Amino acid sequence: MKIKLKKVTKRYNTSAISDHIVLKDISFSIDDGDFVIILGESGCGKTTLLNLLAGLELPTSGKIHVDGHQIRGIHPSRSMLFQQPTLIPWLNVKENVAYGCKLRGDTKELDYRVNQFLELMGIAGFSDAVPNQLSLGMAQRACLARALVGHPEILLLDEPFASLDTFTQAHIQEELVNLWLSEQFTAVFVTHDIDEAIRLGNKIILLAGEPANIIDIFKINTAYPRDRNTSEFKRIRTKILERFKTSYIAKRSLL
Ligand SMILES: Nc1ncnc2c1ncn2[C@@H]1O[C@H](COP(=O)(O)OP(=O)(O)OP(=O)(O)O)[C@@H](O)[C@H]1O
Repeated sequence: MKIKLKKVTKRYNTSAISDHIVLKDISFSIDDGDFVIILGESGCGKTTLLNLLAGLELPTSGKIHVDGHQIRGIHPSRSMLFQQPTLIPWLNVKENVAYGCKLRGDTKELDYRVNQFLELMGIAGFSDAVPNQLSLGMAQRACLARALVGHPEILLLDEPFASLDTFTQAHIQEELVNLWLSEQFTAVFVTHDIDEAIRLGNKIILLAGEPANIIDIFKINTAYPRDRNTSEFKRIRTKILERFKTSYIAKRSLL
């Protein structure tokens, strides 16, 4: 699915006398099957942008189209994974994973699909466990299974691995890339971690400024898995850091 943003601005009415413009005139496009990273410092507006793509919020001005259709709200073709696991505490893992599909009446071979994704995420042995019996990593794997079981065409991920330990993070990042390669959905992944961005994305969108705008887009074509100790990885990291530094200096000189 092709996503196109045209001059998207998001403004919040924070007080009677002033508005807070978070994003201003953002334009870019995402191709079908892209793994796009939205990279920027904390508070720059990444989640706001993802919420607009999900249809959880609407732009103040500008338009977002998915395959030519303007986003006017949420849609099952777009699934979202949040920073913290969001499982329903009184349902077991299997029931949690099936929940959204059941609500929508998407029940064809649902048991089979649920088991398939639990297997893929390595938590099939915990299908009858309830969320408080799971580690954080297992709970986030269950959420990923739930996000994918309806075969969405677009998966939106809001810093989903930020609270996981380094080892679990590395495993689950690799699993996500493998799922993306096999399931062929379009991914939009928000992070402030440059290494995570380079490890996962084929396109990295750098967001900076107040209000935020795109300062650069990097395309990465190197094969997966990507080793952070290679010279190519380090070269991309340096270029991204330099780009953020230039933007920061330019912003300060305007103050
Ligand atoms: N509903 C809202 N009403 C008012 N201001 C908001 C609202 N949602 C977000 N903001 C503001 O928009 C700005 C960007 O927030 P956002 O959560 O999008 O940033 P972020 O880059 O995702 O941050 P983080 O990496 O810390 O999650 C912040 O200043 C935040 O306070």
